[in-house]
Amino acid sequence: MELLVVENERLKQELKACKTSLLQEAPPPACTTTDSFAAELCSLRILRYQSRSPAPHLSLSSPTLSISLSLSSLSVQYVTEIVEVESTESQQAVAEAQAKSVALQEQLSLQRQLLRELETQLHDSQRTSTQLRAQILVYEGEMERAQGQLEAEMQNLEEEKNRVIEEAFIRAESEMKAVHENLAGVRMNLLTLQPALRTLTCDYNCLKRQVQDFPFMLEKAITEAKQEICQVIGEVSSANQELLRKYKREMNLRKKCHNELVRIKGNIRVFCRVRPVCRGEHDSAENMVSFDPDDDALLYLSNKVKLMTFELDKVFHPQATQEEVFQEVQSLVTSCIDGFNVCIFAYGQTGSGKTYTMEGVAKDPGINQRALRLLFSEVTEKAPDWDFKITVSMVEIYNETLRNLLGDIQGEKLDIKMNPDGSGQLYVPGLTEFTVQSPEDINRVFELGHMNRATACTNLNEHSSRSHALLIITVAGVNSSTGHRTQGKLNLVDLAGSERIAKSGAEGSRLREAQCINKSLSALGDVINALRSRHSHVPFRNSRLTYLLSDSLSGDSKTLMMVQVSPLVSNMSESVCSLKFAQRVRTIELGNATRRQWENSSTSSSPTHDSVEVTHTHTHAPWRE
Ligand SMILES: Nc1ncnc2c1ncn2[C@@H]1O[C@H](COP(=O)(O)OP(=O)(O)OP(=O)(O)O)[C@@H](O)[C@H]1O
Repeated sequence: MELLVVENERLKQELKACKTSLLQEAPPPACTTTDSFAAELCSLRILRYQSRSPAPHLSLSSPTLSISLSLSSLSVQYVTEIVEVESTESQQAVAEAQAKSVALQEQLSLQRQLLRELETQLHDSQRTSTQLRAQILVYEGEMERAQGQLEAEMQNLEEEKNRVIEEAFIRAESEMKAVHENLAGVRMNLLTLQPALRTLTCDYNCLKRQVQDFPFMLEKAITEAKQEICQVIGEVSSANQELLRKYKREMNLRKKCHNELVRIKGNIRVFCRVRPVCRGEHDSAENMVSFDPDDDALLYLSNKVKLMTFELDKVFHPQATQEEVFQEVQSLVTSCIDGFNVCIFAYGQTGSGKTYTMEGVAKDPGINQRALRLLFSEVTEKAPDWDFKITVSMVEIYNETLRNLLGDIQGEKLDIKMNPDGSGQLYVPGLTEFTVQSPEDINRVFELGHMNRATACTNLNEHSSRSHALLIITVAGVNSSTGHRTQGKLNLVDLAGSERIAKSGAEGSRLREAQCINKSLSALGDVINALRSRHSHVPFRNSRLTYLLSDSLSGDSKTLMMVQVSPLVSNMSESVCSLKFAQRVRTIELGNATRRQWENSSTSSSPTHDSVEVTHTHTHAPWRE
């Protein structure tokens, strides 16, 4: 590219140097003076600058001179001829050159601006480069640090690896040792097992032979066994026949023996219960009553002078619970489901615990509630094979008068009559029979009975001491498949107090009460006596109590007398009296086994069977003496 540079500083300097050397070294042309030559030189203007030629050179011109300068070796060619200065072409060329120069100047200014921008950019780039270099230094620092850490980490890992390898090696060594030891043990075992293996192999072969032979042996054995079994079955069946025959004979014998036993022993049991000393009782009971540790049928009573021994069927000590007492009587209770008539009497002086044993207290009920609940649960269990109906009546006998306790009319008096149906059975017209269908009914019965008894008298405690309370439970059942019927009756009787009021000189109503109580208790003793002695006549009619219970005291019926005893010394004589009564009941000598009239009375309609009428006044009970 060819570029005309006019104002270039370097060129200016070179030109200045050229002019100076031209002035000093070149001789002015002949036609001019030194001064005008100098002036001529000063007016020289750069015409052209060639920078790309092999030797850069400068073309200068003035009106009179045309100079070409080689910039490396300055050589001057003198213009020897004066050229036409202001020719049209030159002026035109000058004009063109000036126009060109203007264009170039503009271009130059543009280039300069460009240059400035480029310089600015260069500055920016240099600044950026400086920043980048600083950043590179930071990065290099960080890289060095990271590399340091990496190296340390690698060092650690290397150490860890070595440690783990070492540990693994040690472990492997010890395991290897153990394996070696095991191996040695196994080798030893192997050595000892070899003979065993030989024996086993031998056994195996032997067994194998046996197994092969087994089916034949089995078949043979089965055939033999079959023959033997057939033979044994034959023998057993004939033995069975014989046994069955013997069993039937034994059963008949047993039944006969049982009947004989019942006939001899009677169905009357006597228990005794000694109540504890109650809170607030200051009387000393020490050593008055004692028990035999080896025989629960013995009871000892001692006063200052003598020791009395009583033998009964069972004695309950003061700590005996209601449950324990009930355990002993529950078989009697349930026997009425099988059609037996049962009587349980509580006998004893006032305050000896009769009501406690029969009724109990709310938290700990006595025989009455427990019996009814047991019967209810037993008959419920027997359903649907059996259809049972349990009915309950409650009566009291006060001054020989029978009162309905479950009726709507309070204190309603009842009478005992012969059933007009001709069955010979007694019945009580108007007696309320409450059918128990749920356990709740049981509670209702007792509540109602208790309420009626309490409202009919002014002092329940006194009243209950002087009247007999009877709970009569009838259990009637029908077997749904056979149609077989049973009917049993359970009479639970809380007797009036047995103390001898008459002896203490009671008068008026108290005397009458005492007479009535003595009469009925005496009649009860007489009936029991007659029953056990197999008397031909049993005096049921001598009291309301015995008359009402006649069907439950006769036949196969069972009777339990629970004699209650107070442990207090002050009650000693009454306790002795009660126990003597109990023992007498138990040890009545058996008379001739004659057929009892009442046995007929229950099946006959004749009212004359029980013919003894009460004709004398009972101020005292000789039977109890
Ligand atoms: N086994 C016993 N355990 C705890 N307390 C008893 C026991 N027997 C009786 N008692 C208590 O003794 C007291 C008298 O008992 P209970 O009323 O039953 O005598 P009772 O012979 O029925 O008298 P009554 O002839 O006047 O009716 C009552 O307070 C009763 O709670």
